[in-house]
Amino acid sequence: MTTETAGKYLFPEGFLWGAATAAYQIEGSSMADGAGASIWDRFSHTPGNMKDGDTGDVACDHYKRWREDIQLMKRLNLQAYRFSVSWSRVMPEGRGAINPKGIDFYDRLVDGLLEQGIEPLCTLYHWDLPAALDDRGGWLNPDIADWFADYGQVLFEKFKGRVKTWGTINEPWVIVDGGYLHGALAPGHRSAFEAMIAGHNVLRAHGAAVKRFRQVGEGKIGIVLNIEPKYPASDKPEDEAARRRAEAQMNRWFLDPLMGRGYPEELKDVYGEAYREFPQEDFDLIAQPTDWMGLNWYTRAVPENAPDAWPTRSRPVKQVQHAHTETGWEVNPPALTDTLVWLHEQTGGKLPLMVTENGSAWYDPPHAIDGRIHDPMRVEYLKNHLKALHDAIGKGVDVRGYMAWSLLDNLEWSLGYSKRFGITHVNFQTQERTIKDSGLLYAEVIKTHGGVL
Ligand SMILES: OC[C@H]1NNC[C@@H](O)[C@@H]1O
Repeated sequence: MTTETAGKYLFPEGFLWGAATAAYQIEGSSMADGAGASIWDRFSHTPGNMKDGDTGDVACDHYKRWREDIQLMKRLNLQAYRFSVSWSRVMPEGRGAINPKGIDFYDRLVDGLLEQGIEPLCTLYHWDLPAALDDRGGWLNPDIADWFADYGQVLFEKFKGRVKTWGTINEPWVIVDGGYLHGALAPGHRSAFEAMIAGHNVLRAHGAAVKRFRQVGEGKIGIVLNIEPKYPASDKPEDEAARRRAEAQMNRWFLDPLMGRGYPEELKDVYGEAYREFPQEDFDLIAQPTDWMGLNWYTRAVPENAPDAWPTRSRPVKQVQHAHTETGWEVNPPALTDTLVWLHEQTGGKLPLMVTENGSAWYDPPHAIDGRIHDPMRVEYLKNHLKALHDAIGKGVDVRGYMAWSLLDNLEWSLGYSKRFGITHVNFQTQERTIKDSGLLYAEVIKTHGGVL
């Protein structure tokens, strides 16, 4: 904070401050106590898929250290904690039998959070599909909508009155683009034909879970989308056309059907013969009204026309004038403001939003030095993106909260443990946690409602 900005970035009363994680990225013990395998157990144990051969077998050992991690959340002044449930820990086959020790883990976690005055925000699905369901076609099998709603019902009933804010699915685009189009993520398929089908079933499953929640649940339910705003590389018509294709394939593929608009026109151009039409009843199910929408936001892209680039025929142009994180993402806080204003407009200005993930990967040492982890780049990223978020609120966007990605350094999927997003450092040799300077700042931001910015 500088004197001229003192108090300029105060956030609205009731704004919810938290941090986010996901089951497979932090829990470890993924097959313990009767849990079933997920597609990430299979994918991470398949040679060649994971950087350095890393797996989620241990991760941050959160399955055993969850009490210690709740104490960590208290030290960070967190008001909320966004976590995901491992479907196959709760239902080893994905359908039918419930694993009592699996659901007990989440029961204890939720009660532990509530005892500490930390609000649990629960994501039903953050990419770790039960392997047994993948054997039945997984997201390619239309039956998955009912399997997912049945799974959701188990949790809605178990945590009724304790979990009040639910997310159905984390980042449909990454599930499909990574898992079915490019094959970089589990289950590692590469087919535009499959991508269209899987994407549609992910949306149908979301709708089925919302419908089931209205029957048996209590609280608020929504979906979590990753949106990466696209800015044309030039004012040439072919670059604007490329921008529109990239925006349709990433940002509108799932948003438009959720808003009752069906798939964006450009998707036919992007997927060609792989594009599919689907019955109206599916779109009615998908566009079930929800109570809130999560935005996961990291960066923007500046696409140019690229006829050889599959499938959008667009390629991002590196913006060398700006800093880039360890994942190669441009740092551009004003683009977060733009995205929130855009999303507010795209959702008709009636749907409360929450930034459910925002953060940055930078090099951190493998262990603390003098008990500290100095991470000035992450401190700057956090400060400037919270200011950008505040600017969006000032423009009338209804944003109810911010969940820092991530509470802990964790398994960054096929990049393994090489990319550290945590506001808390994890020494993966000893499992020692050390709050980084960015975490210390965040604790102050929460304590002062942004006044320290
Ligand atoms: O890449 C950083 C994060 N992005 N959203 C989904 C999370 O699981 C990732 O770790």
